[in-house]
Amino acid sequence: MDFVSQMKELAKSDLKKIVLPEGNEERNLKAAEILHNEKIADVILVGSRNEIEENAKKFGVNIEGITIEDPQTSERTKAYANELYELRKKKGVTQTMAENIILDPMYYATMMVKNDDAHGMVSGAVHTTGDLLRPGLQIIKTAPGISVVSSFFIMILKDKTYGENGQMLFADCAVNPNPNADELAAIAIATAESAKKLMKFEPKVAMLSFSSYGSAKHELVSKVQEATKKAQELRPDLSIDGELQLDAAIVESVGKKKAAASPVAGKANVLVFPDLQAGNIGYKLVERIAGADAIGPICQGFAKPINDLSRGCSVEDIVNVVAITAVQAQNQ
Ligand SMILES: CC(C)(COP(=O)(O)OP(=O)(O)OC[C@H]1O[C@@H](n2cnc3c(N)ncnc32)[C@H](O)[C@@H]1OP(=O)(O)O)[C@@H](O)C(=O)NCCC(=O)NCCS
Ligand SMILES: CC(=O)OP(=O)(O)O
Repeated sequence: MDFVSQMKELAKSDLKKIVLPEGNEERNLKAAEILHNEKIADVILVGSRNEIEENAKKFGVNIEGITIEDPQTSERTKAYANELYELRKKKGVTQTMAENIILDPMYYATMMVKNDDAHGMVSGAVHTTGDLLRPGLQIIKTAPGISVVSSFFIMILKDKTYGENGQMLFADCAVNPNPNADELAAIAIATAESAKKLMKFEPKVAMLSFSSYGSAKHELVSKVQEATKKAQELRPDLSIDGELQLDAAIVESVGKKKAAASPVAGKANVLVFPDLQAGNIGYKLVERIAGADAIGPICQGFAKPINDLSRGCSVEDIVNVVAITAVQAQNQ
């Protein structure tokens, strides 16, 4: 069974409530119908009830049996606003501001997850990644012991000789614009853990650069070398190595030439990019030109599962990310 089918089957085995704050949008409505019919998740659509019902009709979607939460009329809105005010008053948010902010479906849905009124949230077909991350960082916050929230894409490649039978994790492609060495080390460790927990494979993590084992000298290379050293010191039990160029990381013959002593070179199944420019461009290149499926961005480091999508996503992408979010909620 392929990875996505496994996630769907797992999700079905213990149904979780997943909230979609872009509930009035066509792809979200179509995904909600599939998720409900196939019993992958107990979906909650957040938004104006009128708009959701009108759009469901317009797009020929049957939303019978699917819960709608309208922040304008919900009984929970007042309590959520009070809670938001308490959480953010130190940052200058007033009671009146909190009462307005909570009407935004992104904030309302995040508050549902915070209060266990939903087990997880997925958005990003309409909103930018920053629009998801800000309420997440402000309300859900990081899991105990975690300082950096980051993300990874599950890349399902056409060529099964790469990575773990064609599966790879790419990080961070969505959250941290310019991580320092400590943050990059944290991203590498978090992604290795995600590979074990979600993907069930033993991670071989390549810290990517334009240099392999000191072949180039530049401050950008030094950052990756420092991050590699820190990650190795913090987690000697994990297979993390660098700095490596992409070809040295994933092509065995090139890895042998450029970094013969590396336990990861030529065999990497987790790629850690040096910054967000490289990571975001990198995953879209592999998705669009190499025809890989790119599932995510899946967030890691939040106290509860909230995940993103690309605005270019399909209905199927939403279904897949909801299934993964439900599985993350089961593992909480
Ligand atoms: C993630 C992002 C939204 C955070 O922006 P920001 O301006 O720091 O946001 P805020 O100031 O509201 O941060 C909220 C809180 O989270 C903290 N925070 C920010 N980034 C964090 C991270 N990666 N991990 C943990 N905490 C973080 C902030 O320190 C702040 O804490 P505080 O409220 O206790 O002071 C920003 O880094 C961003 O836009 N990233 C790029 C997203 C993107 O465009 N991706 C490309 C397309 S996928
Ligand atoms: C992950 C990502 O790049 O999202 P978007 O395409 O919406 O900017």
